[in-house]
Amino acid sequence: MLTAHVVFATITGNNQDVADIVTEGLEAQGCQVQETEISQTDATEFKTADICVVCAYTYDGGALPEEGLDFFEDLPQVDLSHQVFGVAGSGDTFYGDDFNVAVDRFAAAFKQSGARQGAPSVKIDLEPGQADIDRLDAFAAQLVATAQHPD
Ligand SMILES: Cc1cc2nc3c(=O)[nH]c(=O)nc-3n(C[C@H](O)[C@H](O)[C@H](O)COP(=O)(O)O)c2cc1C
Repeated sequence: MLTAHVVFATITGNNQDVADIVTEGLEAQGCQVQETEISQTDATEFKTADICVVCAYTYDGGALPEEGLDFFEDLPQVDLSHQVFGVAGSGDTFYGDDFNVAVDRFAAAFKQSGARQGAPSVKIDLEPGQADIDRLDAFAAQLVATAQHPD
């Protein structure tokens, strides 16, 4: 059975909702999933999962979640060359070019760790609606499909 670890960063709950939807989507695909909050998680914990997911908000002018900075800085140093990764996030299109910048920065950090991208990143505007739930379910399914196939 494939295992997955979904890590989220949230202030007002949208990214926990995103993480919950991804977790349910992965479970529906038969994965055993652990979901944790970023400040309570060490990046090395990803080594024990097959599929690693980050769901994070973006703050002030494209900033990363402050409580996730240690995790973010550690992530590239962890050898995740046997893992598949995916990143999703809720931001706000009001912020224009800074929309969901944290999603791209986490994807870049995962690439430095040697992990294989299992599905394109998903960027959501504020609370996830039904169309977003459908996108996140497809994201979860694609992560599992990638993890089931060798490089
Ligand atoms: C002060 C402030 C700055 C923000 N800056 C950005 C930003 O640069 N880019 C972005 O996409 N969203 C930005 N947002 C929007 C949040 O990322 C968005 O509301 C998100 O859904 C919050 O996620 P959460 O409910 O998980 O905390 C900002 C929100 C606030 C309050």
